[in-house]
Amino acid sequence: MIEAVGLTKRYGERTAVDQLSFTVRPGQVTGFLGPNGAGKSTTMRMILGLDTPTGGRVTIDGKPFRQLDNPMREVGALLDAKAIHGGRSAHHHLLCLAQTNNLPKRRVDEVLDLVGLAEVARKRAKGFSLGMGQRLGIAAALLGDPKILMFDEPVNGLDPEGILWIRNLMKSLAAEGRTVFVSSHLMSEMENTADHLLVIGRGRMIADCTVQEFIDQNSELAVRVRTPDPTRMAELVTGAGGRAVTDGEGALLVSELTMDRIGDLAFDNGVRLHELSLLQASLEQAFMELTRDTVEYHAAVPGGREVSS
Ligand SMILES: Nc1ncnc2c1ncn2[C@@H]1O[C@H](COP(=O)(O)OP(=O)(O)OP(=O)(O)O)[C@@H](O)[C@H]1O
Repeated sequence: MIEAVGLTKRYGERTAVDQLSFTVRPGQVTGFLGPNGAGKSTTMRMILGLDTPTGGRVTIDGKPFRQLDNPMREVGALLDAKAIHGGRSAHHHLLCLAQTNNLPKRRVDEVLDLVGLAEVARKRAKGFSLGMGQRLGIAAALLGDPKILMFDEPVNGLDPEGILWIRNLMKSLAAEGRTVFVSSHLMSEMENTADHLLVIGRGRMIADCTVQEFIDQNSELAVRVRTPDPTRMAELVTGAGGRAVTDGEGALLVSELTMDRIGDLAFDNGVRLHELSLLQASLEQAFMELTRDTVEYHAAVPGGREVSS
């Protein structure tokens, strides 16, 4: 179990992590979500004792990381998959780690098998693809057979097969009763993997809930309306207290009014309708909406334009 209380990190004027309090529990995958620069890596580095908090504390099974007797047997982490000596083979790299951490040599072959690198184990890591490097980083995290595993953006740059493999691995590690904490800036990656979500923005906690609760609370329903007179329809919607945006294909997406109310408005005002259908916003949209005000760098997006009436 990982527990943070009032965890804070400031770099000069900048507060990277702001009073975070949370618990990461065993037996489930906890997704740590936030836009770029939200403070995920900084939080993970503090959990692992690589950065010192400015305020608050974080413990692993009740102890700060630096006080753990056998860190690699208790916590395994993948922070930066490229942090490997390129001249070494995968086998040699893991063997060095095992020897310096007092772990049995047989674990090296076990984890190489587990991550599917047994056949290339004697080749230099320098020639490894991104996916192979990622697998080697995961092998290192698993070497001490730890109860707690942390992965920082583990699927970045991986192909669909690699992504599926990591997803299934995380789920099976959690099913064995381990604590699995994984960061991502994409909701779509967490949607099918995580049981619990911690969502942060600008270093602050925005949501701490199950995936189902997140869906129930944030996936707003919208109604798609196609009409030959979208400007008039948008005026009627706005006048009735609703919100209308165009979807880039000429249709209106209306929120905050029921489908029945929109149909009645059109009928009462003689606006011809070609489509009236209910849409469920995706979880990715809900996440973007929730963190919108905390994103550091915005890019202009075509479409999704607000209709002024
Ligand atoms: N060593 C540092 N010195 C100064 N500022 C830092 C340092 N490390 C991180 N920051 C700042 O702290 C904030 C949080 O960064 P962090 O890397 O933890 O975010 P993140 O959520 O992991 O983002 P990403 O998804 O882009 O990796 C950012 O604004 C970043 O610029």
